[in-house]
Amino acid sequence: MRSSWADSVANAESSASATSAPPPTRSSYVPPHLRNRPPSSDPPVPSPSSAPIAPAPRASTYPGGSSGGPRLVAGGAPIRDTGRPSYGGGGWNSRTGGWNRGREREVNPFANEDNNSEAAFNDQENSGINFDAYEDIPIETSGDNVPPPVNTFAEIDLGDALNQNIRRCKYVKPTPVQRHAIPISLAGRDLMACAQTGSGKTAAFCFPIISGIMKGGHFVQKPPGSRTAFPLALILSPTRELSVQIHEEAKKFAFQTGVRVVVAYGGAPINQQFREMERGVDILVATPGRLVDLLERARVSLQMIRYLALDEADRMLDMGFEPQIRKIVEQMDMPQRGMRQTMLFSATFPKEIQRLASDFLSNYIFLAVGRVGSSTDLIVQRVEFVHDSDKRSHLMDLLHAQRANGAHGRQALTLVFVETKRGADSLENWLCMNEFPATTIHGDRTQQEREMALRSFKSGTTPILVATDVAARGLDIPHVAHVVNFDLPNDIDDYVHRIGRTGRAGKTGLATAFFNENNSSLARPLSELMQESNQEVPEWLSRYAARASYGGGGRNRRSGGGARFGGRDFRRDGSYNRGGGGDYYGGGGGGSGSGSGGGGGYGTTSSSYGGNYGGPGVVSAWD
Ligand SMILES: Nc1ncnc2c1ncn2[C@@H]1O[C@H](COP(=O)(O)OP(=O)(O)OP(=O)(O)O)[C@@H](O)[C@H]1O
Repeated sequence: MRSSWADSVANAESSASATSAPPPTRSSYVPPHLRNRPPSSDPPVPSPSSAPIAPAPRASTYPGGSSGGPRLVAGGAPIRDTGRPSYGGGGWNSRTGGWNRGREREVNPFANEDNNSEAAFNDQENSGINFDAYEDIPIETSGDNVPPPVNTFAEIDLGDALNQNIRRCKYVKPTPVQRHAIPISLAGRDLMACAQTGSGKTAAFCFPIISGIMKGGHFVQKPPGSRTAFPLALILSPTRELSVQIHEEAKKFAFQTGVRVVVAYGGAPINQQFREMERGVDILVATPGRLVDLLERARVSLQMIRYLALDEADRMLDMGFEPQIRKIVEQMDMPQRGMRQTMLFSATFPKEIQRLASDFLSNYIFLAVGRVGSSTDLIVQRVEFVHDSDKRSHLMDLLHAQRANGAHGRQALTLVFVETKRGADSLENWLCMNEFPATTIHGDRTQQEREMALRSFKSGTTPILVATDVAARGLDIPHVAHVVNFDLPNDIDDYVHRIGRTGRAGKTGLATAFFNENNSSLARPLSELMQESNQEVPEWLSRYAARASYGGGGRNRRSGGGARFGGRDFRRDGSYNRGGGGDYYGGGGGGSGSGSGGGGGYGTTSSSYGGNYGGPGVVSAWD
């Protein structure tokens, strides 16, 4: 009998902690700029006067950069030169090395793990763990010279400190997306990666960034008195809560590596974020709106960026965010593509967005774990026909049933998605009045309220969270057992992300959707998605779907032309090589288009994509 990944996590917990080395003490700490160098050959850290603020980034102008010779991956193996400078130098940071060197002590992010709330949930978790489901998942890679995947973390030398943190996180072996994406990124390649919700994409982009910074060479002091931060890596995400979460994860991965991670997002006091950045920042995690603000105030410069990661990349490049992202990536001082390493990750990647994204990438590798936009079959999906007027009582029935089944009277966490902010408030009130403790998260709440709501939900104090799409992407809340689509979204990709808040990291989950005539345009993609993930499709939904096939598709990618198992990497589509004339997004830009045929795409509609999120230039309420 094969044991699942998550089972092995649990089993290995004790052995990992038994075998793990004691945490490095301050006296044994070696900052990144001194690692892997014989002491005698250490170049002196340039003084501020000998290190002018970097001009437009070119290989030769990077401090410590070298343009020749084979580069080394983190493990020390020579890799093919990608044409990107091998920098060697670090950012203009307010320190000369690991950030423990100053007065500040690094807080142990593992010490704060909330054991109490963990214990409170133990009874109901880990039922039906099935991480082996990921083992058989089809994987597609395309692009030139794709580096081979690894099977274990031990095969990649990420560095002792990072390995120690991987053990502390109880990650026993890499997930499929990690197995493929980490070697690709360590080889210095740009990457567009699509993998199912809850499958470990965060670590897949964080590990290579942290490892690369640890081993990348020496840091250069920024000019005295300068208040501008010069991060080496930028991770952008669409929501404040997701940025906070990525920051928390990255801090764990970077603990005692000397790599400092800072977060900046809207709705939180900017002065505090200034202070954090003044202490030094290697990796900046940010929402686009706040980052633009920081750039305009010259508090951040992107001159030294070596790594750019876009989480939820398709969301970041649709029309709500695209102008801001273009501004950040193309119109400020960030090194151009090819001079930085760019990684795009999401569980969904419509072809139109792939095309747009290729503007940011250079000779990239496309990686799809499972079919692009598919949902994990760890999530049991149910669709029920419910008229709008019956939705509340139907929800009440579900919650009563769930309460009856709850372990020791504790209700499993339930996330209820609604369409509008007002609808969220009103449903929350109604639930509370009916003795179902609920809270809500949406764009009209203050950031403090949003964070409180999330904390209260995560801890189980308020086991029902009513949310708009602000909570649809990326949030990793371990004990969400049930996602209810009280109002279905218009777009199937949004549905995929919403239900992906359950059934994460190998655990099973349940997703219930209330469907009625208003959702007819979703019938076909929904029934196809359900079939793909081996779910039972109700007869009535198939009838709706059949009707929709005759009536034209709308924007949903599965509805445009029978492309259920169709194209993945848009470069494999014939249309990619046709020059892109008349393309809504202005033609697919560079990249290494290779191959042709296959495909069958999303039926590129010229006008509809992104319509859900407001017109160009609209600053999303998500940020
Ligand atoms: N190798 C691993 N071993 C065990 N657990 C892991 C591993 N990698 C990630 N995880 C855990 O899996 C969970 C999901 O990871 P993560 O949030 O990165 O998923 P994701 O793919 O980014 O999901 P989404 O598409 O919803 O953003 C997290 O709790 C994370 O700690």
